[in-house]
Amino acid sequence: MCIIRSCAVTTVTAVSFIDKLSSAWDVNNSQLCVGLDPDVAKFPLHLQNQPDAIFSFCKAIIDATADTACAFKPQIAYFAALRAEDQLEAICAYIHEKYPAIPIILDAKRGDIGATAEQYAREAFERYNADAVTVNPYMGFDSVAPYLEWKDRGVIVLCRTSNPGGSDLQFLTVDAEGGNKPLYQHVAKLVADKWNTNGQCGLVVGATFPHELAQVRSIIGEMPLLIPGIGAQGGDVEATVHAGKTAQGTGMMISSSRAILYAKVNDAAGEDFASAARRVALETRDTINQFR
Ligand SMILES: O=c1ccn([C@@H]2O[C@H](COP(=O)(O)O)[C@@H](O)[C@H]2O)c(=O)[nH]1
Repeated sequence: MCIIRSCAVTTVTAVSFIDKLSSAWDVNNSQLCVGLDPDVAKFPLHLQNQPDAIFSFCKAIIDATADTACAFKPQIAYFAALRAEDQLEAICAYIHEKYPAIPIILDAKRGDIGATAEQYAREAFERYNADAVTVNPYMGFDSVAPYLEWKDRGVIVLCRTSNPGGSDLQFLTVDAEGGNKPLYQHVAKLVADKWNTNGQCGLVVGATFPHELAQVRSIIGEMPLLIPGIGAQGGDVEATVHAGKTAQGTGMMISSSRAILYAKVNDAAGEDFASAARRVALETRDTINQFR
């Protein structure tokens, strides 16, 4: 399969994020998103002192799990904190070259005024050539609009996050059109009804809140959901799938990072870290599929 990319300055035919994701759902029979959160302290000792340790670790994980996943989700903080953005660029290029059918979701949770957001969008979509990026809706439509200009790319908006503190704001009742509702439901409706004019949006909803996940699914129809919170955060896979799936049993990118990346640490069996990651990724994909 040949994916031809485009950017804002060139006009080349491109496969959209949504088309690429739909294809990956089918080809790999997977609703699992493999998160790339490389923590050098948790790497095998033989990798830790290498200058390109992050790239080598992620490459091994990618090679071991590419046929189990519908997406890869690098978390930019793990790269930026170590001045390893060059290795993130190399990883994104590697995925595009070796596994062009698997979309890359850059987890950056950006949110800023329009002029700055334009630069963040270039960072995500030009520098890293991500297929999609996560964004924070707190600053409103003009802060998200620059990402939406990249019509072949996905824009995945935080809605009901997986962390307990997400309730501090996202559960507050707001008096919005159609009556009182929690803020996260207002975000879901706003994105589905008004921001998603080009069909490129998704939402982040945590697996740790299955009731809210079901509420969001009922509001948004078929829009894809990025669902972190299984694995290390303890979200229940069965409840997540029942709440998050579409009528066709799809529509999800159920994300797991640490439970896959560091499966070797959690399991003393005599396998290498990439084989352990593959084993857990396969188990997770199959468990998800059991409940679709
Ligand atoms: O609500 C959210 C949004 C994003 N995340 C990110 O997902 C992964 C989760 O990692 P695990 O190791 O599977 O817990 C991480 O990159 C978070 O920044 C989230 O957890 N919740």
